[in-house]
Amino acid sequence: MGYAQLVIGPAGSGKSTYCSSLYQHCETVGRSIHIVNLDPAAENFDYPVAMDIRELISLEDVMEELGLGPNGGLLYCMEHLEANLDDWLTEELDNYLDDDYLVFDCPGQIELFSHVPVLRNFVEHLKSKNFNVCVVYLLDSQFITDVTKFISGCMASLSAMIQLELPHVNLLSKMDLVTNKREIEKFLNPESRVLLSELNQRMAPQFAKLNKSLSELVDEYSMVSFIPLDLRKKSSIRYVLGQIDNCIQFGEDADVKVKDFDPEDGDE
Ligand SMILES: Nc1nc2c(ncn2[C@@H]2O[C@H](COP(=O)(O)OP(=O)(O)OP(=O)(O)O)[C@@H](O)[C@H]2O)c(=O)[nH]1
Ligand SMILES: [Mg+2]
Repeated sequence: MGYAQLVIGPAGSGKSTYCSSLYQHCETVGRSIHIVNLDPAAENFDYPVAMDIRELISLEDVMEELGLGPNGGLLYCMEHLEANLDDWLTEELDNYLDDDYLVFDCPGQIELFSHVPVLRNFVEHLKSKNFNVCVVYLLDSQFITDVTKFISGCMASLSAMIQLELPHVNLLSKMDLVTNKREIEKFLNPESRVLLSELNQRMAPQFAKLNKSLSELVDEYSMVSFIPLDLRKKSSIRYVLGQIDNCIQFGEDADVKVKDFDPEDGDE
C-alpha cells in the first residue's frame, strides 16, 4: 500500500510552499516523503523533485509547436499526462515501494479539478496501483475576510470533492498574514445562519434567495470545513499532517504523534 496527497487549489494559494514546508518538516522528524511536480509550467523548486511532469512534456515546447497560450498549453500537457498514465506514470511509480508517501504538487488552474477529467483519471490510476489518496485543497486565508470570496472558495472546493470523490482536507493557507484571527474563526466550521446573514448584509436584496440556497448548500455538504495552516508553527504543520494521515490511514500501525491544533500556540 502506498500513500498520496494530491495538493490542489487556486493559483497562488500556496501549494508549492506547503509542499516544501512539509518536506522540511518530514526531514526534521526523520520521516520519508517524496514530492512530485505535476505543474508543467513550474520553474523553481524549494524541495527535491522526486518525479517531474516536465520530463514527460514541456509547456514551452507545447506553446511553441502548437501555438497555444499558457492555459490551453497547460491543459494540453495534462491531457498528455492522462494519455501516458499507463506508461510514464506506471514506470515512475515503479521506483517507489510499498509504504512510500508521495505528495503531488498540482498546477493552480481550477478547471483541472472542476470539470476536466484528467485529475480524476490520474487518481483512479493511483488507486489501481494501491495508493490511498487524499485531496488537500488550499484556500488563501487572505481571501476569506470577505464572505463572498469565501463562498466562491467553498464552491471550488466542493466541485473538487464532487469531481474526485476522495477523502478531502481543506486548508486555509498563509495564516501568518492574518492579523485578526477571530474574524477567520467563523469560517473554519461555517454555520449556514452566519454565512447567510453576512451574505445578505454584503449584497443587494434581490440576491436573498440565492444567498439562502448557497449557504444551505455549504451546510448540506457539512464536510466543507477548514483547518488553518500557519507554516511558521511546527505544531500547525504537525496537526495538519496528522489529519491527512488519518484520512489515508497512514501510520495506523506505527506510532504517529498528533497534537491538537491550538490557535493561541506561540511560535515554536
Ligand atoms: N506569508 C506567506 N506567504 C506564502 C505562504 N505560502 C505561500 N506564500 C506566498 O504566496 C505566493 C504563492 O505561493 P506558491 O506556493 O507558489 O503558490 P502555488 O499555489 O504553488 O501557486 P501556483 O503553483 O502558481 O498555482 C508566493 O509568493 C509565496 O511566497 C504562507 O504560508 N505565508
Ligand atoms: Mg505551485
